[in-house]
Amino acid sequence: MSAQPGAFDSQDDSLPNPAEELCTEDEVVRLVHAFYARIREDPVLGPIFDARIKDWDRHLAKLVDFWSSTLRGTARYRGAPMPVHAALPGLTPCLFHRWLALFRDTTQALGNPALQRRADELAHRIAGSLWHGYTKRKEPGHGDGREVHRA
Ligand code: HEM
Repeated sequence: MSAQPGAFDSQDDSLPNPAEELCTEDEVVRLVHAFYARIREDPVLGPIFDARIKDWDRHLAKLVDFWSSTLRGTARYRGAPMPVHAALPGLTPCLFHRWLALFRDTTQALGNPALQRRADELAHRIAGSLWHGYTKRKEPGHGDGREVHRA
């Protein structure tokens, strides 16, 4: 992890190596836009996002940078997802599983099996890490951060 606490480092050795040949930038855009279209329609997750995100175009552009960095290694994303998620009230393993299920549905529909595998694995691992950080910040002594991995 990077020196900045809670910062996300897409070159983290524990994550699969990003590769530009894995997918095109256009596929990243399609993934992100299709995923958040599903999120916004979801009766459980949709309201959580709508309560926080005032400018969807900006959010989508940021998430395209995030996934372009993690999947293709473009290093455009410079944010810190950990503190952002730590500030969200009421996150649970159940919500993370719902998020991941929508994500998997989206990657499956893209028709690029290599991209699908890599994106699903990354999402699963980052979700586990976000949940782990969340339990440490919000509820010390409760949860060991592995609930997202176990189910
Ligand atoms: C229960 C699951 C999740 C929920 C409810 C959730 C919700 C949110 C919300 C509401 C924001 C916008 C916060 C704001 O701008 O104030 C956000 C930002 C973000 N989320 Fe999530 N998220 C979840 C899981 C994930 C996962 C698994 C990933 C990555 C694989 C992820 C990646 C990001 C990134 C990169 C941002 C932008 C952070 C920044 O501002 O730089 N999220 N999320």
